[in-house]
Amino acid sequence: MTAPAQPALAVESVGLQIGGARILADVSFSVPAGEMVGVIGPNGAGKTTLFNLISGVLKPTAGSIAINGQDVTGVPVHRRAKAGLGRTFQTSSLFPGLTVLENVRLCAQARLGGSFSVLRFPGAGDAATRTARENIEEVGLTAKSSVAAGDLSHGDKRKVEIAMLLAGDPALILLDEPMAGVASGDVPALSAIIRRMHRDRGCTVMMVEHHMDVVLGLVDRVAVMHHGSLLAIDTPDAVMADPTVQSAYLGEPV
Ligand SMILES: Nc1ncnc2c1ncn2[C@@H]1O[C@H](COP(=O)(O)OP(=O)(O)OP(=O)(O)O)[C@@H](O)[C@H]1O
Repeated sequence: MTAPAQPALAVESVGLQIGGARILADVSFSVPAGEMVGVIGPNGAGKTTLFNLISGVLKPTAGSIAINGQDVTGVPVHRRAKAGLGRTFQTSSLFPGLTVLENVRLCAQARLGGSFSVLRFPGAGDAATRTARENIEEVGLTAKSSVAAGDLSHGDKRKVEIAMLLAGDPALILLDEPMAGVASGDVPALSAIIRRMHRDRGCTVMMVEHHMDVVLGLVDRVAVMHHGSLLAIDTPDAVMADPTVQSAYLGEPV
């Protein structure tokens, strides 16, 4: 008999207390490999804190977190990247003065090894440059490879961040509000990129996103956070029909 596959992510009774404040309490769920899960909840519900705990920016004061069966509780951010975790942040993490190619190439260099420098002329045969070009192609930005990242629209900056993430070839991807600040006309293209990335790479994705229509249309399951607790985790239809979820949102901005 073969052992059941380890979940890509297992969060077990996780809590975070800062001073006297209970930020997160007793959050447990697991995500099978290849699934896409949305994380929703009113402002201040604890969504970003949950991502900070999974990615290692914060250390839980209770419970444990495992990536692909490997306990990473208390393991620093860079070692989680080695375990296959990649993350985008709510705020833009680009170098604005560098071109799209240079930004993505730095991430490819970080994964592939070799000199970590933008000063070296990126030759066409260079492995990091080849990888970066492929990732830029994946997000449809080839024509803007030589544009300074700071001169791009919000939507294109988000695409570059996804290309940078892909350069690290992560198996588990955390997207923190990928549509934040993006013009509404650019949202469908960005959603399509996320859908394609998930489908083509077979990676596991967790995504915090305030655009409900986007989340519900993309994900396999939705986790609902409220006051630092996990209220529900289920298919979009089941979650939207859940009276507890409905009352959690009543009168609260989503
Ligand atoms: N370091 C901290 N010290 C004290 N309180 C904190 C800290 N970090 C977060 N909080 C509080 O914890 C709660 C959860 O914050 P968090 O940013 O995780 O919520 P969120 O669901 O991501 O909200 P939003 O949708 O507005 O981004 C908030 O009430 C926030 O003020």
